[in-house]
Amino acid sequence: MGTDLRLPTATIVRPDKDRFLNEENPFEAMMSRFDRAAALLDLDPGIYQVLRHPEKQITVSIPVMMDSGEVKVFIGHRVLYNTSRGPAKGGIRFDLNVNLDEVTALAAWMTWKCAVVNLPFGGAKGGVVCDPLGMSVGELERLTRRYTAGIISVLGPDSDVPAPDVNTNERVMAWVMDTYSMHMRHTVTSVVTGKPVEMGGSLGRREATGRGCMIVTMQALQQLGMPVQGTTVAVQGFGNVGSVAAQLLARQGCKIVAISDRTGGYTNPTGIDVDAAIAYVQRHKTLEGFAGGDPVSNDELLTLDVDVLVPAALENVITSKNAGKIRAKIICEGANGPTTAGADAILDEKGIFVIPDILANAGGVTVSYFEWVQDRGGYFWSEATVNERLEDIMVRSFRDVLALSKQHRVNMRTAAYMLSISRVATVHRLRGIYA
Ligand SMILES: NC(=O)C1=CN([C@@H]2O[C@H](COP(=O)(O)OP(=O)(O)OC[C@H]3O[C@@H](n4cnc5c(N)ncnc54)[C@H](O)[C@@H]3O)[C@@H](O)[C@H]2O)C=CC1
Ligand SMILES: O=C(O)CCC(=O)C(=O)O
Repeated sequence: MGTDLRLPTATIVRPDKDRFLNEENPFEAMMSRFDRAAALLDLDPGIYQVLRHPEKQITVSIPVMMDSGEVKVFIGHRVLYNTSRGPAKGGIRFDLNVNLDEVTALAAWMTWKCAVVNLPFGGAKGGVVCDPLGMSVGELERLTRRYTAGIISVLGPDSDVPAPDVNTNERVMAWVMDTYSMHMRHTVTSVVTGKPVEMGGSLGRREATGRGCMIVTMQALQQLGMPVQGTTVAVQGFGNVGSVAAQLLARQGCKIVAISDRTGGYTNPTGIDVDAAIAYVQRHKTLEGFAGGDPVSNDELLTLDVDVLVPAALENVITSKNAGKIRAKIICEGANGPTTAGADAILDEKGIFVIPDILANAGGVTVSYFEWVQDRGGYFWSEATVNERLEDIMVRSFRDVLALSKQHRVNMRTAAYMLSISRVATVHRLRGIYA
């Protein structure tokens, strides 16, 4: 029998284009904050123009043979927003809502985030439009390898270093690293971070984003003169960031009164057993059916009467429509872009202390930086050293942003943008590449 040359059926997986309208367009949300900070900094008009535009946007078609034999073509993006301070750095997400505007906004946020915590990195982000929960491990591996091959011209320890984000994890990073290494003909561990520890990953990276959220929340409580013991916390999103933030805040003495994931939430005024919830998710994949609290919707969770709210899922959950109903005194933005620009002024009027995403969730990229340093040096640190150095950077960055917010009488978000934009602009000026 000869080779079967018939083409399998093919479909294209397209993003949900109507999801981001006006207030919910993440690139516009990023830009309106950028413009405000740029005006306050009286930013040079040339540098202003440079920083409003991404350096490079790549879109690739990714044909994947599904287990059924059907070929599906997925769309993937990688955006390098700015590399003036060092190699581009930022995660890869797999999600049906991925689109180029979102990836560009996330890449810009990575640029500001790395600069807020003063890492020698620029900013990037990647995404593939897919529903990873509906795909087999084999399909995900083939998708990851083909996507990596598609963007390989920009990848490299000195040019662009991915990491995990929504719906990607250590295993996906291992496939990226292996695909890149096969093309280079030798093992290159430092091309990605958030890898398994057995192959050059850093101890503490998996917990780092949630740990960073805990550290800055402790700083905010101290700043506002609020006691830690018994502080009530609601956490939206129970993945890498939300579950660890909840666990570490509980260990500090806070009472986690609500948690949620994509399947819904649970509330318990006497405190949720976070370790039991994590064990439940390890067994069942989601919180659905968790018996440790009464059901609460994701919308209701945001407006609960708590001291601290940690949105740690997706963008645009706090908008001009619900910001007025938020009762928390502190919002620690574990997710990227959970608050729209329209909601900022309402939260300000209510006197809510917002720890902005580019500061609050910078613990992840900080330990990614440590991982990259360890891989390049070939010498690995203890978890205690990683956590101690992370704490130093997070506390120092929180205090830098707070000092600037007091000096200019602006909120923490504007201060964080001012600090990061001024750092990026300084390097542009020194390098002279905008002239
Ligand atoms: N993983 C990391 O190191 C970092 C992640 N982030 C950001 O943190 C956020 C969460 O990321 P990860 O925890 O890594 O992702 P993940 O994929 O591990 O977890 C996401 C969680 O959000 C839940 N979720 C999804 N849709 C939801 C919805 N509509 N309502 C409520 N919950 C929903 C999921 O069920 C899951 O529990 C994202 O915005 C990501 O960009 C920011 C910095 C670093
Ligand atoms: O660890 C990294 O390099 C980046 C993680 C990330 O995607 C983020 O901070 O949003």
